[in-house]
Amino acid sequence: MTNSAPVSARRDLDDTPFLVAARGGTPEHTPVWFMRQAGRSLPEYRRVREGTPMLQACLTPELVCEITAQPVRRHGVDAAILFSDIVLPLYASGIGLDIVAGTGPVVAEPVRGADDVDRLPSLEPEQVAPVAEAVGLLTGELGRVPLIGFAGAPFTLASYLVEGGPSRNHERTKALMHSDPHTWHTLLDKLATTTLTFLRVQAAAGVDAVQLFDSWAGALSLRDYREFVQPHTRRIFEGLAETTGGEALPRVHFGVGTGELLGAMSSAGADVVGVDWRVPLDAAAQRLRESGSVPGEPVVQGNLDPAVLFAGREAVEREARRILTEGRAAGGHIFNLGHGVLPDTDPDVLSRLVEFVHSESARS
Ligand SMILES: Cc1c2[nH]c(c1CCC(=O)O)Cc1[nH]c(c(CCC(=O)O)c1C)Cc1[nH]c(c(CCC(=O)O)c1C)Cc1[nH]c(c(C)c1CCC(=O)O)C2
Repeated sequence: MTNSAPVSARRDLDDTPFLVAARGGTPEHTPVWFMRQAGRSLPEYRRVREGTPMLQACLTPELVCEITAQPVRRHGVDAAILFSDIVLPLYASGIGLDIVAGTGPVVAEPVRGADDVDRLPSLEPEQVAPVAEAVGLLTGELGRVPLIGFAGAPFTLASYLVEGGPSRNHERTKALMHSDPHTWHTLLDKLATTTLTFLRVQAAAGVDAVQLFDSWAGALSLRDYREFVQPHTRRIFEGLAETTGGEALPRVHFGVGTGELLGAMSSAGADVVGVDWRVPLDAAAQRLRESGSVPGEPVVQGNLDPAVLFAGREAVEREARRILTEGRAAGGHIFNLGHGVLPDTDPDVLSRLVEFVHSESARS
């Protein structure tokens, strides 16, 4: 497969609620899916994953297909998200890392200086061929449910590589950024190339939309985000638009605690901006309008606090109704959580929430 392989997105899904909303249209109901919907909150996930390490599972097409489809079958969500991980392309390219249960990604030899950056391998499309194969299986398995591909954005990937694992303060990452901007930009340029290669493979294999996770970008000031991160993220979004040509795949951009960065993340090239629970969607839409980053009305995704799912039916429905109301202030709304499903979440609460969002938002 080459980077310029033709895109096989399924055009017959253009009228599905998720794709209509992502393109700024008016869907028959507000579409809903959940970040981390495929994973530990589902007993059927734990059963099929038993005995298979996370990253190995991500490179086993039949397993990826099954795990990706599980939440669609169980909850009736309006989109599937590929079962994978943001560090998968780094692992596939040959970087020594593992995902440790209860901790997250752990890197064997953290990247701390110019020599380490020079040694970083690049990703060849063949190295993630099993992911392309999984996408191919899924386009058959999912029927009329769109498949969202994804990747991690350069800042969040850099944080794992530089810190060596999850970090609260990202101090080594920020130290590199401010003390050695040249090395920093070289690192982010390499990571952007890897991310773009990974997303192009997914696009060519048939995903219907992509989400770029810059989960930890909210740790940055707007000034630092613009200078040290945004140009690299923009290159990914622009590169993807070139690959897919004509009507590009909808591109979603998400981070946690990014209330101050929403306009900048949008103007990096996203069609849909993910919002965590800290900023109401009407305020988020207003910030996006004021930033001048979108030509038309902004489309937002979010933003129920995942912890509210533990608060009982009444609270979940009250909060969901508020979010649907606030979402109407935007040009489009895709219902989601403000971050991923927490592992102890009762799956039945998610299924009921999907039903509730659909019935509350149905247009007659
Ligand atoms: C930061 C980040 C990571 N991975 C991801 C992000 C960005 C999204 C976010 O902000 O949450 C993205 C991701 N990771 C996973 C998905 C699958 C699709 C989905 O359902 O959303 C997605 C979209 C599966 C996974 N990725 C991981 C699991 C759990 C592994 C397991 O089940 O053994 C799953 C289902 C592992 C992982 N991978 C990572 C973490 C922090 C963890 C959790 C570690 C732990 O607490 O055990 C890195």
